[in-house]
Amino acid sequence: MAFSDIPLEQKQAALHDLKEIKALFAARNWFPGTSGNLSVRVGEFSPEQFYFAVTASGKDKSVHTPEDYLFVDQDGAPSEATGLKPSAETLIHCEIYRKTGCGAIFHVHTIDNNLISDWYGEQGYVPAQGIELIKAFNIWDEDAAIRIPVLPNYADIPRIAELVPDALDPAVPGILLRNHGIYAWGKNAFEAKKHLEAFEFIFEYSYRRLLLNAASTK
Ligand SMILES: CSCCC(=O)C(=O)COP(=O)(O)O
Ligand SMILES: [Zn+2]
Repeated sequence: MAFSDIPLEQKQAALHDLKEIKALFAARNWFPGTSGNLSVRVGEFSPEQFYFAVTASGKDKSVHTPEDYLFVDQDGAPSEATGLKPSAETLIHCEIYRKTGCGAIFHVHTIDNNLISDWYGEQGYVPAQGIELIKAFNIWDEDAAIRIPVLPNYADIPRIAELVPDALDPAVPGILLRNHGIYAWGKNAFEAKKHLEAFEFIFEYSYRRLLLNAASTK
């Protein structure tokens, strides 16, 4: 399917979702210092060919402008003529789409996801067990345990992107970059938002749990 074959309404719906999510997350201070990026996929998916709308690089994500988003293909190349530059981290989105076929990916930097990804960075995953919000990932086992992958935060994004496919756990719709932030995804924007919120709850819980454990051993 060529990009021009994708119905205009689908493209407009993706941009509408991005605008709403961007405003909501900005209100939570989830885009400090122009950090973070968002994308929503459009059209049919095959691992060889897909398209998505992504935030333009380096923008203040707390304001709306006509130059906030552009469409790119499976390699992160713009699908239409534009002067906008896709997010510097677009290749990570490409790898997550290619591997999962998901419909939306949201990336935010928060204090909690930075601290927790650094604390557990050496072992390569953040453990989480018995936290109710794990059910947001459609994991309903009692006392369920998950591992949220943590990748090194190389300056060279293609070097990170090539690690993504092997790091992903099909049951866990998120991946951390150490001392950087989280990518969370879902079949659509609603689900990606739900997953991101659940991850952030788990990180804040884990951080506070570590503090309580440390306090109790004093
Ligand atoms: C200013 S934070 C460093 C870049 C980053 O990690 C990020 O999420 C934003 O980059 P983008 O190119 O998507 O604006
Ligand atoms: Zn980032």
